Amino acid sequence: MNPAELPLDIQGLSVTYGAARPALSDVTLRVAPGEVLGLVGDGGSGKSTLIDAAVGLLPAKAARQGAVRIFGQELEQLPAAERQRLRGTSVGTIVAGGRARLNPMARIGAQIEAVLLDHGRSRREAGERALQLLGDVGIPDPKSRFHAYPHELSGGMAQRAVIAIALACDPRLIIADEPTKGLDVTIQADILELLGRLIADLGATAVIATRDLGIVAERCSRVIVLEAGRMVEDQPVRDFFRAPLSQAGRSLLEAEHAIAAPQPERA
Ligand SMILES: Nc1ncnc2c1ncn2[C@@H]1O[C@H](COP(=O)(O)OP(=O)(O)OP(=O)(O)O)[C@@H](O)[C@H]1O
Repeated sequence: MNPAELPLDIQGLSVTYGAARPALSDVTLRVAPGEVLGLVGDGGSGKSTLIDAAVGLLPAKAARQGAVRIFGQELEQLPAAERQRLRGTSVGTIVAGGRARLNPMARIGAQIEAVLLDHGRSRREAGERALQLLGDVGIPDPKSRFHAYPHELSGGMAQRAVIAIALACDPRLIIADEPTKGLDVTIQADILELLGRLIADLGATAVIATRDLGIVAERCSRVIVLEAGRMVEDQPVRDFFRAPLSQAGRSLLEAEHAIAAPQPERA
């Protein structure tokens, strides 16, 4: 495949933050167009490090080896302006945190407009598209919410606004790091439903890092398991749920079943 058509291509990626144990060790993985990849693993297994490396957002103290290309380009090696352009159009990143990720001093509509203006839309186009996006991500009464500040939105609504910002320029690759972490359980399901629908509508490729196997079962076509910075499993999602190949994969599934299983009644 032409490298420019490959959404994500990671070759021999290792990352250390200075500690003895690397946060990621020699990870190689390719994500093909249209795949929705679930990236799972315990806390500290390296999911966020892999995502930060993919989008060129590792902290300065991180030492990195290997290559990471998004549609054939290594974001870290690009001039800042070009990297910023690709971050909206080629790749959209959704992180946890809702309100904390928004600028508390700016109205929601203006924050979405700003991304669109940065990517060359006229003021009028940006305004119209921002309003449409608020509706697309399920924010009720978008015309009045356009003028709201983040503190005037609920946690779930703020996370919808974060998604609107990430998807404003129709990215071909969507990377989400724990997109529902910290939200109320009932709202989590709504946000996942929304994300799944938007990925399908855009026909985008996606990478979703999560500890929630429910997301993986419902939304992903392929799953990768990380354990202590190593990739220990790479399977189509159906095979993973039928027969995980790694001990880490089995433990994640067992933990999920333990939560889902009914508790025995006390005598
Ligand atoms: N900025 C940082 N500075 C130092 N060490 C870090 C930093 N970020 C992550 N690490 C370390 O790198 C390793 C991988 O962490 P990472 O956050 O990538 O895992 P994760 O799977 O995303 O975990 P979680 O599910 O808890 O977010 C861990 O040992 C972590 O302590």
